[in-house]
Amino acid sequence: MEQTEVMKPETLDDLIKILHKLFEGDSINIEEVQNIMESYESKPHEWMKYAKFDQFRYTRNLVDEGNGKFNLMILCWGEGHGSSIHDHTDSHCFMKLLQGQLKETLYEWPDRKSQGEMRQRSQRILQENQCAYINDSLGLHRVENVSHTESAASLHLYSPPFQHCQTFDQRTGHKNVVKMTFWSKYGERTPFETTVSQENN
Ligand SMILES: N[C@@H](CS(=O)O)C(=O)O
Ligand SMILES: [Fe+2]
Repeated sequence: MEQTEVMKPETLDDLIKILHKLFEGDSINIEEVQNIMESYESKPHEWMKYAKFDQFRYTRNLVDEGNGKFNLMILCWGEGHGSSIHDHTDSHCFMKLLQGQLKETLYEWPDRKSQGEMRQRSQRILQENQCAYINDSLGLHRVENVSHTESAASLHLYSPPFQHCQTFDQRTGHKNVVKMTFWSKYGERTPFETTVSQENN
């Protein structure tokens, strides 16, 4: 507890340095990471250079590759943008609200036998500076910016990093593997890919 207090990050760079330390070893303390991400008070001028929005869907903007241990990225959600129901490829997923609010809906993994509507487990609104956590053993989720007037931005940490996930059809539970791409890396727009890939957003 004491430690969390001492390590309160004053800036985003500070937070990144602390995260590098926390992920140095082989094991991580989920609560500690969550607390530290939550204790960073979002200051838009510190992350604005990464926050690149698209008109049509949420964007994923890489901030730091965490020495190969994690990927840290800022997701930018325009009004009404949302993700499909998805898993997190056996990784830890931390998600901190930098601006606005996001609705997170948790779903149960579909039964191999059942073909129907996916079962919703819970729903909550994540507030500015709050940090949520999910992994595959806790279930699946969908994230949405339901606001018609405000955009939202969230800071996501995935460990280990991953490039694919599974998305699920809410009506049938049928799944698809999709590739996840970056809209920008280190503040620079990623060149367009020549192959069109199916994405999560
Ligand atoms: N896990 C999603 C974002 S979210 O909806 O949690 C992604 O990395 O694109
Ligand atoms: Fe997610």
